[in-house]
Amino acid sequence: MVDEDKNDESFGIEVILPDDGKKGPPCPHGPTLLFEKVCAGNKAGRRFYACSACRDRKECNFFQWEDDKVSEARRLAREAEYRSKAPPFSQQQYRVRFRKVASQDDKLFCKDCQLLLLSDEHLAHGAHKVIRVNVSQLRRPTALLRPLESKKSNAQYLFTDRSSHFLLDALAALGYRKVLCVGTPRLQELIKMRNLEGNHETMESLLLDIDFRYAQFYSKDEFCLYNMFNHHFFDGEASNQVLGAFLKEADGQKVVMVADPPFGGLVKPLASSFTQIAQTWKKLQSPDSASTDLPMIWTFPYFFEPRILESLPSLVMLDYQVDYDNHPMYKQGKVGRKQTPVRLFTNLPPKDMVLPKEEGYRLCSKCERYVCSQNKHCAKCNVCPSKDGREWKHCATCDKCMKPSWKHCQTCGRCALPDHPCTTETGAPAGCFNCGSLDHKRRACPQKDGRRVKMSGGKPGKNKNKKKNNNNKKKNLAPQPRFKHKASHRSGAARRTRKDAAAAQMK
Ligand SMILES: C[S@@+](CC[C@H](N)C(=O)[O-])C[C@H]1O[C@@H](n2cnc3c(N)ncnc32)[C@H](O)[C@@H]1O
Ligand SMILES: [Zn+2]
Ligand SMILES: [Zn+2]
Ligand SMILES: [Zn+2]
Ligand SMILES: [Zn+2]
Ligand SMILES: [Zn+2]
Ligand SMILES: [Zn+2]
Repeated sequence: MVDEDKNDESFGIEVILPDDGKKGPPCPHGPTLLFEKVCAGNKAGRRFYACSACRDRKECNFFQWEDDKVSEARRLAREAEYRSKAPPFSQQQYRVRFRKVASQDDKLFCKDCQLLLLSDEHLAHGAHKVIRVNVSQLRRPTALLRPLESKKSNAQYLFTDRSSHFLLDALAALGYRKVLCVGTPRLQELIKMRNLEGNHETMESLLLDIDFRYAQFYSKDEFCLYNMFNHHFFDGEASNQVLGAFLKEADGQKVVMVADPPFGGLVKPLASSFTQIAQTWKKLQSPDSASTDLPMIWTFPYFFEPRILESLPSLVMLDYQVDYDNHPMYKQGKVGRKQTPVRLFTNLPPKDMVLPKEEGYRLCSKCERYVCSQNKHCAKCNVCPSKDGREWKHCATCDKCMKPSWKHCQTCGRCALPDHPCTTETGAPAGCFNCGSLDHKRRACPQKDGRRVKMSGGKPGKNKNKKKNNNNKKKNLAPQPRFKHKASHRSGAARRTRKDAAAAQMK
């Protein structure tokens, strides 16, 4: 997969989802996606296929130009390679193993292999870290399994109790009794635990996730190995049937989907997969409910709002701040860059999603939705404008509410961060190309040695991505665009790293 946030107005890589639904050649993660390098002036570049799920070549290095002819021998060799990468056991085998382990006195789990062990397998894992587990640990696989934190594929960040209990309470209060958990293993786990406790209304759940380790803990009706970037079920038709049976609302049991994809993921393919799930749901409903859509909640960072709404316009972003146990930054209640940027996007009526009063959320009667404490209604814009949880200010010149850190710039004629590089109407740098000063042009720059100097965030003289790009060229791999933050590109200022750019979005 290719980074979406590397897209740039003048140079970037875009994913193409063919109207006819034509699938790309397979990699170990199912059909690959078609990408296109976009050049200045929207000139189409050469298209290529790459993995839908992994953005790190070390995890999946599939690459094929769209017009490449692949020989039969090469195709067969690829298939053999993929088979060797498949999970070590089938779902059925995992289930049999689980039952055996659960009935053993010594319930063992190999941390190195991330596998529950049968009693006669202990010796074979003698050199590994093997631990004893109890029945309640078997019910909490998200606590037992090591989270796969690779940012470039799994990004397995687990909900805090606060977030998972809030989600489940809110959905139960709205009458949902079946939760389709797409990439939300902790939610599935909580549903099962609550069912056992018996204090809550029983709920059903089905987990769709690419992490095959979960197959050890759940039956085939509770877990399907699934790739949410290409709507691919690794078990094919069998999983399709499981999904169909789950989505059918027998006895009036209402279904809701909750998805928490890896944050680096591409929005368009995700939206396409969720739409396909919604279409399957729709086909299974009675004709009188045919006008409604599958209720869904998609958790994702707030700065993806425009892209998500472009793909799924029926969704609305809620102010609720989703936080994670194992993410150092994404903690609720902090401010600025330390605050969690993850929000809920949903087609449920926002006024029905009651956000916790004790955390400061309140109902804005004008917007008819719950907002966070700092999100004050602006009479001029007639909305509660804040996206990031801070109090935004109305700019009379722009006639719009802006982030508190932004100031109106007379040169640019718009609001921006105070240390932004100014541009003219055409987007060209307004000041010095070298240091960004508005007092002189590059020719007269006092920085005589011609080296660019740091303007905001970027490290002068360093460009890690440029180096990476050269490497790619050398190996004739997929074109990787040099990452340029839009503002720094236009200004010609020192280029920023990806981390700087993400941080800038949150300023
Ligand atoms: C950000 S975590 C969400 C976990 C969730 N917050 C929870 O606590 O249950 C992303 C989840 O999506 C799964 N995942 C990552 N890539 C996936 C893919 N291509 N298809 C399906 N699931 C994927 C990961 O295994 C992980 O469970
Ligand atoms: Zn792949
Ligand atoms: Zn082992
Ligand atoms: Zn309001
Ligand atoms: Zn306003
Ligand atoms: Zn302004
Ligand atoms: Zn300016």
